[in-house]
Amino acid sequence: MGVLQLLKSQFLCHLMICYVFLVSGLIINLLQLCTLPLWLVSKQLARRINIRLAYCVSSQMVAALEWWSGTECTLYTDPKSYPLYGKENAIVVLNHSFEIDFLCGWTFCDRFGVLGSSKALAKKELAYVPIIGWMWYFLEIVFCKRKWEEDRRTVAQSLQNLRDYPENYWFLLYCEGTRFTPKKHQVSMQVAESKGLPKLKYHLLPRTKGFWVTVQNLRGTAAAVYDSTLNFRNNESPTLLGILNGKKYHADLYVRRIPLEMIPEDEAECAAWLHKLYQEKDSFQEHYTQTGCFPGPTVSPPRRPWSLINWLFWCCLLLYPLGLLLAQLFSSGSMLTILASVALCSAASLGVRWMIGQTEIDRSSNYGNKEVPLNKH
Ligand SMILES: CC/C=C\C/C=C\C/C=C\C/C=C\C/C=C\C/C=C\CCC(=O)SCCNC(=O)CCNC(=O)[C@H](O)C(C)(C)COP(=O)(O)OP(=O)(O)OC[C@H]1O[C@@H](n2cnc3c(N)ncnc32)[C@H](O)[C@@H]1OP(=O)(O)O
Ligand SMILES: CCCCCCCCCCCCCCCCCC(=O)OC[C@@H](O)COP(=O)(O)O
Repeated sequence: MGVLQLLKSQFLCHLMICYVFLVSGLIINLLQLCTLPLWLVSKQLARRINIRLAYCVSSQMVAALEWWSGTECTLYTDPKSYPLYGKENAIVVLNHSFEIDFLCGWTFCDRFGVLGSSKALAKKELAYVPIIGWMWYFLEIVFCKRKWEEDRRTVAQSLQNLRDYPENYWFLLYCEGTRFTPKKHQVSMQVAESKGLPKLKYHLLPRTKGFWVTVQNLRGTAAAVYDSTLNFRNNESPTLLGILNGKKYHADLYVRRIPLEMIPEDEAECAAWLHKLYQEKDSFQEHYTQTGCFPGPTVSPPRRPWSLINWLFWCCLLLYPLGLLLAQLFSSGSMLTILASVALCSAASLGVRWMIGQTEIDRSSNYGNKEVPLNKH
């Protein structure tokens, strides 16, 4: 193990990274709060400011992936579609099987210049995660309770609000609705069987209502659906803790651009279209398992320096005063102050550990775990 790699695995380094993320994130949340009165005067200006503020937070995680861990990302896509990426609004359909799939998504967003503005249909629980969840509120991320009766109206309304968004965005949909586990796969394949649908080997059965409502409400605003299938080389299952430890992964993303006009308007036809799409995605994953790559030409869109520059800026701004504070603390010799500071640091690192826990599949929700009575279908 080289010196740099040894350094990256040190707990002290992780503490400093988390400290910078936590303090800068809370400062950004506070600044976002200050933009509230501006919404009343100029909604579009408030949105543009929030896009840039959000970039300061999410790009830190992108920098950790790209520059700290050195993870590489290869894009498999049609060269004719490539120039359009980042130049139009799009709905992204991505498989939900990895703990850092959202982060790989963010990396591609950054490389095509839409990181600050990008959105998702996210479960409501994520809105309460400090920093990221609070930041999403100002970005107009669409939250759902995963209870269709309650979601149908609120989700449609939130999507309508995005129709006059001032900058290009990608709207991410994990149609499976939850992360892949063997148990959830088994349950969802029972549902597939009861609906007479072919079984999927690598995906859970997609939930179709969120996709339909998104396509319908963004018609005329989004130009295309980007069907995206992600996998990692060497059968790896990357984690956020792995990234913090500086572990390098290699992500492969296969993207097909499908013009929105090609998607049926009728709900049942749209659902059938999505099921067919997932059958195709399953065959791409099978191809990847057999050959170690996706079909078609590849390109590696270069990482941009902005995420690193932003990260270094926050490190300089926040680590210097921390150093001064620590020096003062120890020179004061007050045991009580030292103990209080240690307690505060421990609480903060537990908080960050809890946030990282939100990404861990072992702590995944029970959604999609329950056996569905077969006669329901
Ligand atoms: C060039 C580069 C291109 C791309 C780069 C890639 C990516 C970058 C893009 C953007 C990045 C931007 C941001 C990313 C950042 C962060 C993202 C982070 C978080 C988001 C993650 C989440 O929170 S995922 C969870 C929330 N989202 C969803 O759930 C979406 C999918 N769900 C739906 O659409 C649902 O329909 C619903 C949520 C709208 C409603 O849920 P409900 O449970 O009420 O669903 P349904 O009505 O659908 O359920 C009943 C129907 O489902 C059938 N059923 C029952 N059991 C199952 C089962 N186990 N599996 C499947 N289906 C089941 C049941 O039979 C009913 O069927 P019907 O026929 O009656 O519909
Ligand atoms: C600079 C680097 C700093 C790193 C340290 C700080 C880490 C803070 C991490 C906060 C991450 C919180 C955002 C998580 C987004 C996770 C998206 C996701 O994968 O959600 C799961 C849902 O889709 C489905 O949930 P389940 O039903 O599977 O349950």
